[in-house]
Amino acid sequence: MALFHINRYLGDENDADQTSSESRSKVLLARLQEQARIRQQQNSVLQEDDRPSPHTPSKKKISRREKDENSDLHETKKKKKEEVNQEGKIRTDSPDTSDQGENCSSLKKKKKELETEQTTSVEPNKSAKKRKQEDRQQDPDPSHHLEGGEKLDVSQHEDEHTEVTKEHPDQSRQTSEQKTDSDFTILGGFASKPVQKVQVVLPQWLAQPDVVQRDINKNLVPIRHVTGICPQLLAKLESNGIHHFFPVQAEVIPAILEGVGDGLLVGRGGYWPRDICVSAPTGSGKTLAFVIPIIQALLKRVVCEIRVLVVLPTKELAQQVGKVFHCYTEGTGLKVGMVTGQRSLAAEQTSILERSGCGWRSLADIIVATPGRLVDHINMTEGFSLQHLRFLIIDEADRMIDSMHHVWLSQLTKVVYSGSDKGFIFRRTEPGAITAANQLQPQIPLQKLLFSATLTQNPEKLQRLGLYQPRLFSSTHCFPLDLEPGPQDRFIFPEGLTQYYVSCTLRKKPLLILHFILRLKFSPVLCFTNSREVAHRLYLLVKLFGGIQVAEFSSQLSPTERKRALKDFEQGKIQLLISTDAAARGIDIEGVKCVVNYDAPQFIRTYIHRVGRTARAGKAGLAFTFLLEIQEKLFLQMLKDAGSPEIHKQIIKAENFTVLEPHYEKSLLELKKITKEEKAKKKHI
Ligand SMILES: Nc1ncnc2c1ncn2[C@@H]1O[C@H](COP(=O)(O)OP(=O)(O)OP(=O)(O)O)[C@@H](O)[C@H]1O
Repeated sequence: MALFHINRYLGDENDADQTSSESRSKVLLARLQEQARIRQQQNSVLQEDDRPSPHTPSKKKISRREKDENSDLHETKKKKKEEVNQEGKIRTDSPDTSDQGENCSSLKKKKKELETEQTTSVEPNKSAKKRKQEDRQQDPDPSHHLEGGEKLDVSQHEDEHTEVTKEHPDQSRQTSEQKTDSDFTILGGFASKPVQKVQVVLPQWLAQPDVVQRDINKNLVPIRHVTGICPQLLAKLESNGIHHFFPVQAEVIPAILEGVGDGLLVGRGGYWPRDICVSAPTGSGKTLAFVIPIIQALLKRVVCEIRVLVVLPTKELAQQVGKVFHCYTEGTGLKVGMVTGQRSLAAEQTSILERSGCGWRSLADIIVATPGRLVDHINMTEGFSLQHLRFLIIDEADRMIDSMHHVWLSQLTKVVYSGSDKGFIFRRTEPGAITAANQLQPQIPLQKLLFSATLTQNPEKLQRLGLYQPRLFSSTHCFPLDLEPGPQDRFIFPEGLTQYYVSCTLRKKPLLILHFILRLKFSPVLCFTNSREVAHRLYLLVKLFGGIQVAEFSSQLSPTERKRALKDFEQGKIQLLISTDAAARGIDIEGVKCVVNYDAPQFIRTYIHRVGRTARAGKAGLAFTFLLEIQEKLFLQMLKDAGSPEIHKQIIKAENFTVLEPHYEKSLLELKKITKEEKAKKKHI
């Protein structure tokens, strides 16, 4: 006996009787037709149930709309007929017979379309929606309905869109966005989106520096309030007329001294000392901010070795800093060596090294150098050892990073960290992660100190210097929050500086400078040009005009000539010093009341350093920039972007020059002669 009764599908009972496939398909068709009829009935019942509501249009309105639709249909039909006739004409006229077959088929197609449209227009009272539903019943593909809708009219098209949106809400949003007021559908969906602003994210040490107050006179600190400076140095400071430290000195001196609190061998707490970066305005006293703590740190040294290296971009700057070191090391037993190329290599070698019984002996504790000559000594001077180097000071650091000279740094680092194992008791390794192994052996750390009035805040650039846990002291961050430095660096200008610009023509520029000195009695004036040629021509012209003590300063002159020019200017023997940017950075000339930018500088950093030759050490100063009309807009924008205080427009009337002009014209003619002679001389050489 069977436990289960299994029902097997044996096919439709009726089908079994029907043997021919033709009769089966007839039955299927009948069923489908029946289903379609039922659906049609259901839809018509639904439509009848629709009551007019305040949101739906009234029957009157609908019928009017239907009328409109019908009239639209007639119009489109007419147009299509015309099109077909025209096309037929064109095609028959066309000489190209290859397309004839295609033409015929397309014509037939269009005629068919017209016929179908005629059948739909036979029932003018049928609503567009109904027709669409019928279409849909015939064709199950919704995309086909959309195409049919497009052929009917725009309102119908809209209905279809709303039906589609019911199924896909996201799609509906997109399509509604793409529609304009005139119901015109824009394909593509390229809606404009607000572009997100790129935020500059600085590392914490750059974003949150130790703030250095910019106003010198309001933030003076008595020198005895800064701890850690020995009485000998304090006495020296006072004898030089320094009773107060400037804000940058009051902040930076203790920070450097902190790193040598436990001697030269280790930093605070036995750790490698942090590197220090200082960004403070021109003339704010950055030189003493490193000279004093460095001398203080070296006072207890026993053996003379090169422990401090100061690198500066130009000879003149190196001489200037060397002078300050000489002044404060006097009577301390510490020795300062100059490696600047001012003298021959051999003369420099004998000044810094001496042969002793067991090799070479250093004659300098502090070396002040220019990068080029430093590399020469690293490569060519026997016994030039930097194994004891404790401080590397980079003044005008942004210039040193930007310039080609930064190859010197890699050479220097190589010398400092290589050769440590050649019988040297303190093995030196580059700073890195603190491990038990590298803490066991004592080693002299190399601490880097960077100084500039326009220190870059670009971490990528600073990274090239291989800084170890750097600490930043900056005046730039005194900006209010809404003026925080952005992608473009912002800088602090000296408090006592007043800036002007003068609109002029190229021809009037020399007359302006003459007017400044002869009529307005500005003296001494430091005047900057953008090239050696312009500096030289202007120098010759002023000299030919007469009545003004003038000198030039550029790389065209020999070092001794440049030195003499600076000395004469400092001593007041010269009223007007015409210079290239060779004197723009760092040069500290007392008593410069006025700086003139004869040529407008191209970069904001150049401008800051040029005008920074006046208004130094908390004093007042004037800066004038001669601008051609086309330069004005860009120049003023550059200053604004850098956070400069207001720059005033100085108007100088043309009648001021009338007295000067006749003599000026004569001088110009003479200048032509002289420059010709000079050119001929050069060719001869
Ligand atoms: N504490 C002080 N008291 C009085 N004068 C000072 C003091 N410190 C520095 N000075 C003087 O201020 C002037 C400017 O100093 P310094 O040359 O060091 O400026 P700086 O910040 O290096 O400028 P720059 O960025 O242009 O190189 C110098 O003449 C210096 O002698």
